[in-house]
Amino acid sequence: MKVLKVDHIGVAVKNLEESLKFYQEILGLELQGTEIVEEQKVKVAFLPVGDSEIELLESTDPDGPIAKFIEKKGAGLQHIALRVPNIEEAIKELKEKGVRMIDEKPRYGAGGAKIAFCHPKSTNGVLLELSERK
Ligand SMILES: C[C@@H](C(=O)O)C(=O)SCCNC(=O)CCNC(=O)[C@H](O)C(C)(C)COP(=O)(O)OP(=O)(O)OC[C@H]1O[C@@H](n2cnc3c(N)ncnc32)[C@H](O)[C@@H]1OP(=O)(O)O
Ligand SMILES: [Co+2]
Repeated sequence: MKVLKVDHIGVAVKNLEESLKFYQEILGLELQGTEIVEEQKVKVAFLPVGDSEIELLESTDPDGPIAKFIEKKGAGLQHIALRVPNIEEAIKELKEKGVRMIDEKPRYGAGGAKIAFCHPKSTNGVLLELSERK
């Protein structure tokens, strides 16, 4: 298994515009862009921090994973994404090692990255996203 870096940290927010004020005006981070990822029922905003990014996620649907997360746990840290060089190989290897994958095949996330989530029950309580980007 090879992990290249922390790709991004995913933060569930109730209101993207409101939350951006803190990250931009108070922390002084720059907004790289926003995007809707239909498949995940989210609107995302990316703010680079060094070689990684903070990903703010607002739900676009009451049945989406971010809406459910906020309902159960409140707004806050929702996932950590690790960059891998080859996501198909990483999924295969993790499955062989007994890790429960939410996605057994890659999906497409923000910026066209290939992504796959590992279940928090097999990662010591952290929802882990694998991400492969060109
Ligand atoms: C745009 C894209 C990108 O970067 O490009 C994204 O990031 S999209 C980011 C949003 N998309 C996703 O999150 C997709 C993957 N997520 C999922 O499939 C789901 O949210 C699950 C993680 C499977 C949780 O599903 P659901 O809420 O229905 O299950 P549940 O409430 O029964 O939770 C099962 C157990 O997992 C725990 N649990 C739930 N969400 C968690 C989280 N984010 N971090 C850590 N633990 C978590 C619950 O507390 C519970 O533990 P106990 O049983 O001990 O109480
Ligand atoms: Co993410």
